[in-house]
Amino acid sequence: MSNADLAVPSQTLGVFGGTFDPVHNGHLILARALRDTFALPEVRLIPTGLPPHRPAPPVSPQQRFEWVQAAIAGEPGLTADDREVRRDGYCYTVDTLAELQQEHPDALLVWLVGGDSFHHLATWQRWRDLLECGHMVIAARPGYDWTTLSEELARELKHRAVPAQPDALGQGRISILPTPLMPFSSTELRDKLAHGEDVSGLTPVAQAIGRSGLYLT
Ligand SMILES: Nc1ncnc2c1ncn2[C@@H]1O[C@H](COP(=O)(O)OP(=O)(O)OP(=O)(O)O)[C@@H](O)[C@H]1O
Ligand SMILES: O=C(O)c1ccc[n+]([C@@H]2O[C@H](COP(=O)([O-])O)[C@@H](O)[C@H]2O)c1
Repeated sequence: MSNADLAVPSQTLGVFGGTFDPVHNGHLILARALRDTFALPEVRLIPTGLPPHRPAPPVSPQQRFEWVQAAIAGEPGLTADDREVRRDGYCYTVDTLAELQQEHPDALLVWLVGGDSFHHLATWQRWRDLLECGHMVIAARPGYDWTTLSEELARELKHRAVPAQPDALGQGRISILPTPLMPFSSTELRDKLAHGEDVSGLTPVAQAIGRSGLYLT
C-alpha cells in the first residue's frame, strides 16, 4: 500500500439510509456509534421514499422522515436528509451516494448498513459500483453472521476489510462497527403498535407514533 493509500481523508460524511418504518432505538445507537467510532462530524439519516426491494410502506415517506427528525433532535452531529422522500420513483443507494458525492466532492462518504442488508447486497442496484462509492460500515445483527455470506460477498469483505477506526478510512474499504448485537427492529415495533402495546422503551418517538394511530390494525 502506498502512502497516498494510507492518507486519512480530511473531510468525511456519515450516511445511514433506511426505511425507518418507524425509527427505533437500534437505529439511533447505530448512528451514534458510526459518528463516534470514526469521529465523523455529521451522520445523515436518509429515510427512503419508494424502496426498490420491499413493498412501499403504508406510512408516507414524509411521515417517516418527520419521526426521524424528531428522534434525533438535539443529537450532536446527527441530521435528517429528505432527498429520497422527495425523489420520484425507486430510491437506489448508488444514486443517493453519487448525489452526495457531487455535493461534497472532497468528502469521503462513510455509509452504514446492517448485517441483514449486507447479506443481500448482491441484489442491490449496481452493487459492485456501490462498494467503490465510499467506506462501507457493517453493523452485525442477530441472525446474520459472517459464515452465511455468499462466496462473492465473503470475498469482497475479506479483500476490503480494515479496522473500524478513523485512520483506516478509505474509498472502497469495509469495516465492521464494534457494537453489541441489538434485537431492535421496526417489525417488532409495528407488531407491538398494532396490538396497542407500550413502545416507549423501543423508540424515542413513541408518543408521536401513538398519537398518529398509524400502525393500529
Ligand atoms: N438492530 C439492528 N442491528 C443492526 N442493524 C440494524 C438494526 N436495525 C436496523 N438495522 C439496519 O439499519 C438499516 C435500516 O433499517 P430499517 O429501517 O429497515 O429497520 P429494520 O429494523 O431493519 O426494519 P424492518 O424490521 O421493517 O425490516 C438497515 O441497513 C438495517 O440492516
Ligand atoms: O439501492 C438498492 O438497490 C437498495 C436495495 C435495498 C436496500 N437499499 C437501501 O438500504 C437501506 C436499508 O434498507 P432497509 O430495507 O433495511 O430499510 C435503505 O436506505 C434502502 O433504500 C437499497
